[in-house]
Amino acid sequence: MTSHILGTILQRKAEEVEVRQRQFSLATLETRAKVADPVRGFYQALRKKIDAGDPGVIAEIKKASPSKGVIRENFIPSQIARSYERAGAACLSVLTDIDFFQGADSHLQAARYSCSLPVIRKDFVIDPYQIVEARALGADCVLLIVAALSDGQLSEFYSLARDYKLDVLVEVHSYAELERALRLPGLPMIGINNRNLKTFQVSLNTTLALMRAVPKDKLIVTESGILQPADVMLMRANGIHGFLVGEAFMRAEDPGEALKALFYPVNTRPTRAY
Ligand SMILES: O=C(O)c1ccccc1NCC(=O)[C@H](O)[C@H](O)COP(=O)(O)O
Repeated sequence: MTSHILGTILQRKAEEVEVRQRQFSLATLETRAKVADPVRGFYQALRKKIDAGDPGVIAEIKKASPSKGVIRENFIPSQIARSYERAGAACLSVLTDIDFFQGADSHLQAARYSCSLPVIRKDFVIDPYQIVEARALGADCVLLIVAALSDGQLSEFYSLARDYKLDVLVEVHSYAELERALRLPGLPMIGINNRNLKTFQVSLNTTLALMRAVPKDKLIVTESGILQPADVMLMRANGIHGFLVGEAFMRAEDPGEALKALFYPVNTRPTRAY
């Protein structure tokens, strides 16, 4: 399945989850999840923006990545979250993976509790434990990466997340993965990641190609490599209004201002179909 960076990440993740399970039992997390803050409605927040004619922006909080190394030195998740909220983001995405993204659970909590936006826990889910953990931490949504999971795991984790009232962003990179994702019952949204995990190359054509095989009732989120207003216009002209953006914001001094500059530049409108 995985002869590239994802394979390395998943191997390490299995070790990490094993250690966590020794520190806090599943029963402890289940108790915490039961008393966690009510979920904020991740999908609904995106839908609302898009139905109002605005882009549905999931603004990412990440310090580093395998492809880019350290992206942001001045990294204060609570400040970044507030800046995104002021700028009109629909939702937040917070990396919690430690070893490859320099993330932390505390980043998610600091971000979520300093604003009113719903938050996706951006991590590599390989065990049901992590879904209960996400809910216990206060996440509103989890990411399921199809390339990381068997069909059985995908279906089991999806329904467990729904049982915990979490929204799920199911992420695909190819037609084969999309086909598998679309077998999930009642799936409302699908993330198409433009980053090739073997080469790290990003191509927006991945979204433009795969979107044609996605039923019209699904909300598509294009992920990775959205860097300039022309990228946003290209997507919107092709009917894609959900965006997950990290690097373009994280490199800016004020991430919220960068969000406004990317999504609301002066005098720009979607112009042509691809
Ligand atoms: O970004 C990476 O290097 C990476 C490597 C392996 C697995 C996932 C990876 N990125 C996670 C993401 O999907 C991005 O953080 C997200 O889509 C935002 O992308 P960008 O706007 O290009 O920062």
